[in-house]
Amino acid sequence: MGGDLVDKSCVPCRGGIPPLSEAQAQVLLQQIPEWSLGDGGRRLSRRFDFPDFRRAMEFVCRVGELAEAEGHHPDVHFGWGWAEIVWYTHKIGGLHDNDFIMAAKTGRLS
Ligand SMILES: C[C@H](O)[C@H](O)[C@H]1CNC2=NC(N)=NC(=O)C2=N1
Repeated sequence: MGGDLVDKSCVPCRGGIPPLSEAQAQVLLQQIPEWSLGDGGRRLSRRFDFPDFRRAMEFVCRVGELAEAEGHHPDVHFGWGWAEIVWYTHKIGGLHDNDFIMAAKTGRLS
């Protein structure tokens, strides 16, 4: 996938294709090095820190609005001063280019 991830948009993924291999995911990860692969290359996650609960909550709301706009949705965990965003594509049980696009866009919202 060439070009900047943040300039791309999600393409509809209706399943029926294999997820990215861990090796393919490692290559894409070089474009968003703040993120980590988990679950054998099937999840993309990052923890964000904030000075208080409200700032974390407002970040989560911005991520939620981005998700609705792009039609691709993360798992979100958050508490006082922190939020963890986890991207994967449910329909294929692993990672798709969409998850890397969304991770790059998420990073610009913090
Ligand atoms: C039709 C629409 O693309 C799907 O229902 C979407 C919605 N958001 C989604 N988000 C994520 N993370 N994975 C999916 O498979 C998914 N499916």
